[in-house]
Amino acid sequence: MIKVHSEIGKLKSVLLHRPGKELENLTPDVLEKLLFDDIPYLKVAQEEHDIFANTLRAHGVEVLYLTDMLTEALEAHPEVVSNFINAFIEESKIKSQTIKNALYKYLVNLSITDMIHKMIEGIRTHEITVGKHKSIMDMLEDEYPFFTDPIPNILFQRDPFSSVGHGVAIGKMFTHARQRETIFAEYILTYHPRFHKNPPIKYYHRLNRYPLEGGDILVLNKNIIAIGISNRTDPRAIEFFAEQLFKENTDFETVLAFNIPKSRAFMHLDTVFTQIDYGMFTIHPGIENKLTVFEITKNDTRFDVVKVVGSLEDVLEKHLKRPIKLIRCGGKDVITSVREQWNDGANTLAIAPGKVIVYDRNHVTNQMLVDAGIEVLEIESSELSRGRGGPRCMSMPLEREDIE
Ligand SMILES: NC(=O)NCCC[C@H](N)C(=O)O
Repeated sequence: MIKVHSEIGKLKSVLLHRPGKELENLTPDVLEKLLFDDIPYLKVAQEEHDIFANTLRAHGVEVLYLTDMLTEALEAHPEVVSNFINAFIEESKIKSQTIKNALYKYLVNLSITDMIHKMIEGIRTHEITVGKHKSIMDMLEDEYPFFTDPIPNILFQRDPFSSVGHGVAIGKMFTHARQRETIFAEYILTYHPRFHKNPPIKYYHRLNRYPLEGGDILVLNKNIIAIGISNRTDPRAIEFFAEQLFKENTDFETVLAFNIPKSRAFMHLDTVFTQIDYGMFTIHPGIENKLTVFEITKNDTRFDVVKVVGSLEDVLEKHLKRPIKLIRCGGKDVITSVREQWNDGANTLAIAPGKVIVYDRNHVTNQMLVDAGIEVLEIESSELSRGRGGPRCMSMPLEREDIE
């Protein structure tokens, strides 16, 4: 069951991916294409990730791993394995039929768990015997070191799909580098025993036309969703999502589309704006004033849209109907603010109202949170931060307790 009606209700169950050999398949040549800024040291990245998972467990959160969930889903439904492999191969954009056939044969002969890890790690050309080259395409594809690229961003489970109420929005990812992640999400949400009998409503689909990524979606309460019109999420996707959401019989009545700057530093709404307590948020000062917000409200037939230009505080106060406190990432100093936002200082993961997990490196913001009375759980972050995502980006809540 999916149950997420807020950003801050006590976290009961969360989906993570422990980083693996996909990080060791990164090279300087592919960093830009694969959306990483550096090559993390895997051993330390795993240690840091284990600290993250243990911090969650120590606070009563059930930690589920994507690779386990996917293995269990496919083992429960062997009849879909063939389609799953074909979808993966097709979306890895291999043009040569000879190579596609060889890849299929290779993957189908692995155990389900090994197959999933291989898909994530990337498949090098020397790992597979393709047989005699038959076409120019076969020979051309031979020049690149991978038949299928690694999927390092699967570390950021926030993005391929988003839990919204009792449903989900599966992402249409902005870049090809991340689109295969949503195949995994789709199969888990459809075939895992936890979901199969009563699958979550899908408010957005991975093959829809316009991009929408989970990091842009914040469930402010059981009636209101905030979504970033961002580098990664298109306003037409937001309208489609809102329409589907309002069609279902839920309490959601408002979608607030925040027009945020389109840059890598601000790639998703949750890189500049996360909730930490009732009426309390961390923000990057860049979105504080003169923010354009499109208020999308449910009506009898579809929805109305109103454009509002104002301060973030006013917009939130109006909709949440309570006093708002904004904590500015990095405080007043411009350099500190930009540096700590770059290292995900505004990307907090609330595990209960007023209790957040953050990266230890953002010490100025973290002290401000402590001063504001927030319980701050710091995790080590020297390697994890190299992929440009923080504790919220690395986690997808599946269940939270309801809040008043
Ligand atoms: N929600 C997030 O902001 N996720 C971080 C994603 C980082 C990843 N390297 C990306 O560029 O997609």
